[in-house]
Amino acid sequence: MLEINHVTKVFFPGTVNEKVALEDINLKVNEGDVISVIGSNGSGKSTLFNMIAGTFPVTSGTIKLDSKDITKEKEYKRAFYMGRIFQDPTKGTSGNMSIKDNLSLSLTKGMKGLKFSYNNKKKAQFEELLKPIHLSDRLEDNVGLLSGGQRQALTLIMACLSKPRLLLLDEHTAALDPENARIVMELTKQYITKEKLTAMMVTHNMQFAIEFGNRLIMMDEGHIIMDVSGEEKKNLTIPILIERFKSLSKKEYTSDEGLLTH
Ligand SMILES: Nc1ncnc2c1ncn2[C@@H]1O[C@H](COP(=O)(O)OP(=O)(O)OP(=O)(O)O)[C@@H](O)[C@H]1O
Repeated sequence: MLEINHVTKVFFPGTVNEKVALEDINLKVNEGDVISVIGSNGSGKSTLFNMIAGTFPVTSGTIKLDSKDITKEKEYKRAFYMGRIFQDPTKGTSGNMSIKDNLSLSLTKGMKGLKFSYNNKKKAQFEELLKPIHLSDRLEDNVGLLSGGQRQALTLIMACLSKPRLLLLDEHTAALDPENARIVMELTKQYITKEKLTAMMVTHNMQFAIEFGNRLIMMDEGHIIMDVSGEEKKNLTIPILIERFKSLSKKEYTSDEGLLTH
């Protein structure tokens, strides 16, 4: 469904600050793929997401979604059919609006002018959605009152509610304490399965990367150096990942921390 062909991204080309963040990336994401994206700091993970989401233009190469060339399509247009959740829990929701209004907004995403009416049926639907995160009785509360974990869980529900063609999770549990990170991670897996979404998740948490999805890609210095799925993915362990990283990484000296740290 997503095809990335020969994508290169160079920041500040032709200057002393020139930085090749992605070099000739080729990646085919299949319908229903759920992919962990790992790699050391500065390896290009966020830049890859920024290219897919249209945050920055590619330097060269093409990106197609469902066979349509979206390489030059603006970010706000891609946002109608792509969901993205960031590390910062305040980014995906409006803090000065109620939980109810935030949820209503995500339901109308992509409806283009169609009127949304909030009624008892919608209220019951929202309460049901909020049950797993224990917020059913707080529909009228402002989102700004929620904790980081609650807010990120709400962002996740909202992103899944709009049924994106592709969901991009950009270290979405990194700012949470371990317990909330685990809760949000479990919800993420549940919603992706329930809504049959195609998703990619950047993480520095190797355990989450191993447990998440059917496929894992590893990046290093702007390249995809490993792409595993199926049985090979199922059999991954943290020591195997670190060993593969050490043998595949271009860096002369590569420590475990290179892959694991934030
Ligand atoms: N807007 C930008 N302007 C200039 N250079 C950038 C920009 N964004 C990223 N880079 C550079 O591109 C390279 C890749 O960065 P990127 O943020 O994609 O890495 P990452 O794998 O997401 O790292 P991290 O795990 O630390 O978040 C880095 O050298 C970074 O400094």
